[in-house]
Amino acid sequence: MIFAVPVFPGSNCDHDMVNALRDVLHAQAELVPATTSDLSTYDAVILPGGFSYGDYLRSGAIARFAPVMTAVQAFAAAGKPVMGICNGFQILTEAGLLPGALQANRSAKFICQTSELIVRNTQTQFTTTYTENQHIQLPIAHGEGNYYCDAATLAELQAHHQIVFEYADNPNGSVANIAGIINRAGNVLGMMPHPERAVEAILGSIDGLGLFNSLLTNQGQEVTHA
Ligand SMILES: NC(=O)CC[C@H](N)C(=O)O
Repeated sequence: MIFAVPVFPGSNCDHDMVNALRDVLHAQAELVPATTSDLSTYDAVILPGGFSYGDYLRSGAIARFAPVMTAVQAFAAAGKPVMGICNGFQILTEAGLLPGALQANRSAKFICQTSELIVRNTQTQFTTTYTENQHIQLPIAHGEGNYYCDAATLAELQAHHQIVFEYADNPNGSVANIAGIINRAGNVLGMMPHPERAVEAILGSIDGLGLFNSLLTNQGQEVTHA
């Protein structure tokens, strides 16, 4: 399977993502420019973290208009897997591929730290290698990670088990401790923490591997780094 990692002006976690996919997981991965309008040769798309278009207006608000996002919309509509990490999550909500929005952190400060998460749904193609309610450690690094949705949307998310990751300590003020959600169809996942920064012991945690290994396993690929 071949991963596409779109690069927007201001992306800064794109190379970390490709490093995790290629060098750690031995998967095929390519950086694709935001001007790309065809993703049909790829099997999965991961929107990386960063400050696309300088986070002007709101994080992800301009990136959603990049040509590659039209292709991501079609890719997602075809049922193929899409993951958005941090700024990628922000772009997915701005694009309407996931519900809710990411607001400024409750502290109004940029937060860069390790965060403890609880895996709440292991029945998604991105999380089958975790155990239900497993506590994992992943880095967070964001100024606008405070997930918000209205009460009706939250009830929908809860009813359909779309809350995949919760913060144990809610560092940013997110509604219902939400750190990551999945769409109703189960093929679009967004999360603020960075699994690509937790794939080697030297990085302090390997708890991010589970996301990539789950996806690779569920796509019928051999996992080389468990
Ligand atoms: N690491 C990132 O992707 C940063 C996310 C985002 N631009 C923010 O600060 O909220």
